[in-house]
Amino acid sequence: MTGLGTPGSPGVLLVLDGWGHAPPDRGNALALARTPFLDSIRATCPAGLLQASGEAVGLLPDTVGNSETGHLIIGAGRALPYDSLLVRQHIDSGAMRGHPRLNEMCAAAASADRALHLVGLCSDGQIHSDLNHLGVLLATAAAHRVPRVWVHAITDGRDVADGTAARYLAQVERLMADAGTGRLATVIGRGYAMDKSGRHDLTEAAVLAMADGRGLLRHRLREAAENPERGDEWVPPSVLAGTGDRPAATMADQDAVLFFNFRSDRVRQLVDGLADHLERTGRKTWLSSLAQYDTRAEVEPLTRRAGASGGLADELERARLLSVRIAEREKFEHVTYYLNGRDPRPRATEEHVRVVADSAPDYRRRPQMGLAQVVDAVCSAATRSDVALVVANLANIDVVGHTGDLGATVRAAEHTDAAVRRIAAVAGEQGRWMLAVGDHGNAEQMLQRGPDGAPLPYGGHTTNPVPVVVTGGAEHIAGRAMAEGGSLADVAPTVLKLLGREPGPAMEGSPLL
Ligand SMILES: O=C(O)[C@H](O)COP(=O)(O)O
Ligand SMILES: [Mn+2]
Ligand SMILES: [Mn+2]
Repeated sequence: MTGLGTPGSPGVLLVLDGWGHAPPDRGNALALARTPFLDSIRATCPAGLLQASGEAVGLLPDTVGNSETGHLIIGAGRALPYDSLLVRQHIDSGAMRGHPRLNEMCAAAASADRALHLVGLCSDGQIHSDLNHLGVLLATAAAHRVPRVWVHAITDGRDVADGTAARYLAQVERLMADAGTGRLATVIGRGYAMDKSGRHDLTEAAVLAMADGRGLLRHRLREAAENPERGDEWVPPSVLAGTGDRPAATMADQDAVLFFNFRSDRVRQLVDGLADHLERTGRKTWLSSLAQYDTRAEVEPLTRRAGASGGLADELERARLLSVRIAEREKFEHVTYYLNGRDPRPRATEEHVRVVADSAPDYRRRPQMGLAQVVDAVCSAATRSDVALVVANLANIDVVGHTGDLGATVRAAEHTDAAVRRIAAVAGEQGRWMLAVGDHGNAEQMLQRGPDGAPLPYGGHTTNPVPVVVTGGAEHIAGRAMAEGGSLADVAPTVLKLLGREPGPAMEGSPLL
């Protein structure tokens, strides 16, 4: 390895996705799991807890962390204002309602007697969207007297407890009543409308419902809102009936379509699919989004994202230190694109390994996912002398946690424990330090109180802090206690210090050791 200051040594950065910390409890899968290795290193090596939610990581107060923010902040070494926070600031300052593009869109729809379609996830999960944003958009449309405002509601059940879709749709109806405009046009589960795995058949079903009114025709909202067999996530693409058996709405030439998710990753396949379909069928529409998306289609954002340069990837590149990034398909973008500050530029100082384990996974039955392949890739990169830093995401705890299945998540945590043990052993043999950290909480809290106070299974994220632990490393560092009160913004400065380098000038976090 070249370019090292002293003292420092090569290392391994492991992100244990969804590894949060909370007191033992019957819904805490991580406390219920047998994780002897993680328990022992947390007890004997420098270890602590980091803030991974809310203001500490650039989110709104008391907002759960998520994988995008988590990896962005781990990479940036500072708390970047996340897209949801920027949207909220634009709303609070009045800039959103005065936004020229939004106003132009509404004014054009009003003067040409065209419809405005508002498309997005209807919940208050705060990961992909916030229903209050929809309220502001409805009010703006009402102020412009847009003649027809249609809401295409995507049901959640993943970032919020399952079985709550009907309640959120009732909230949408209240928002429309308060604004004095808007009607529901379609109701579609996020499994269809927000697929990001390349299942274009799912996206297509959502697109046909939204654009053409082709789907399960429903005369009552209640029929569309409930899906006891497969849950809110998989509400089939449903089209609400207008007069007779015709769909209430379709997307027509010159209509405006505004997507109100603020997070791009799970809406981009839909946006591109819808844009292609509308173009293919000769409909010119105005496409716009609340925040900036990574789409092929040209979609004008009402809010631009914060710059994130000067993070770990830039510092490694500047020092000509090679890193290998390894993750399963589900988290591959997180250890590459997001960790690099959403900068897609290929770098000569990086190699990427994308593990594809299973094309049709049932995570409850395969909680080990492709972990064995991830571990093999990590261990093989860790034995290379040209590699300064191996970065890997172990996805199991989060991905299995999202199923809401406590038993499966316990097993996912046990597989993760064994994986970290193997990686730490190889890292140790190779003279590498290993830093393991969660990116946000999830599996440590798998029950949530429902409206009647009874606990419901919950597969979403949490506001809990995340563990961090360092094994190995230069003698003077390894023996030290970890600083308290840190956040994910301290991870990159710590990694650089362990590598024998200073934090980057743009970083605001501090080394934890
Ligand atoms: O998109 C998802 O899978 C969840 O809504 C959030 O999970 P993530 O932030 O871990 O991707
Ligand atoms: Mn995550
Ligand atoms: Mn997650």
